[in-house]
Amino acid sequence: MSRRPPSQVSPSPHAGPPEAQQVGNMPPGWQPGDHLFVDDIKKSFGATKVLHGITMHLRRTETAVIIGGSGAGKTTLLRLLIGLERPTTGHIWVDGVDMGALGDFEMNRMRQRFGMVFQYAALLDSLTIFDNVAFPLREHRKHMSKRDIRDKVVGMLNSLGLENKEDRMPSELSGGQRKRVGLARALMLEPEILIYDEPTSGLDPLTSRLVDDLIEETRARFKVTSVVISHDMASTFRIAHQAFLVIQGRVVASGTPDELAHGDNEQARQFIAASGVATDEVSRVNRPALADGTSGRVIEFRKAAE
Ligand SMILES: Nc1ncnc2c1ncn2[C@@H]1O[C@H](COP(=O)(O)OP(=O)(O)OP(=O)(O)O)[C@@H](O)[C@H]1O
Repeated sequence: MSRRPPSQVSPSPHAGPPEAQQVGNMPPGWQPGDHLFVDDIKKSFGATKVLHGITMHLRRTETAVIIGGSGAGKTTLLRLLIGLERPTTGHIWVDGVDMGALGDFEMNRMRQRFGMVFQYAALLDSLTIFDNVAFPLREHRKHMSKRDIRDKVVGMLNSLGLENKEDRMPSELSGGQRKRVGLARALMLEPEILIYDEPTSGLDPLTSRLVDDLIEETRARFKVTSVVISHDMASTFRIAHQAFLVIQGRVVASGTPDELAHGDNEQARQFIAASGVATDEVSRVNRPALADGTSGRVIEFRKAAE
């Protein structure tokens, strides 16, 4: 089995420009370390008020997990973050740039700074794995040669433990493998912010843990800022630097998962207790990032997911 060196997958050139951390030209309320600043967002659909003033500081190269019950407004928030919807009032600042002030052209460019990993991977069933992953490059990097596209796609698939899968169809892969294909596709345009929509939903506990590892490894290796929408409390404890509990369109608690579980916010303690997860026994993912494509972890993942 051939394995390509990981150097074929370059970390995002956008990740963490030091000048972006200056507070000088930043909006009021901006905090040093912020990558995204969600600034008092309200969202209504007609007469239905869904978000009632959400403020969040999403820090560069950290993982923020947004938790909350059904109908709390998480998906609406996600759609605002990636620019699919505009807030009714409030702002979303990316490196101090107000997304709401962008015209169509700039918004299109802004969207390329975001990668989206969809629930259930959302692969195109009629395309091979290669064509699924190459899709964003063919759409947005028209100058790239076929050979460069092939190298980049195959390099990424290999580095995620998907060697020799490029000619398969999505239906021929396991759920865990499809997740990794979805991640490979999201990483193609070298985003600086990765958004995951319920990444462990529908997976068994072992595969969920491996997806958590993958999220952490991806964060550390590509220096991305990660935002995860989740119902999975064990996963939240494993991957989150900070968690935001959203109830009925409001952030009612935020902090590290431990702070939420053991702090003085009653709603947070109850929400976590109701999940049934023994939080004291869930340890944070704390492994070094993949240093190279030969790490045993990829093999471990593949074995478990096949
Ligand atoms: N386009 C829309 N028009 C009207 N109401 C909407 C629209 N989109 C969402 N809503 C309403 O906003 C509320 C929040 O929905 P949302 O999908 O954001 O919640 P959620 O937290 O993602 O829920 P779940 O975890 O069940 O997916 C719901 O009451 C929903 O009916």
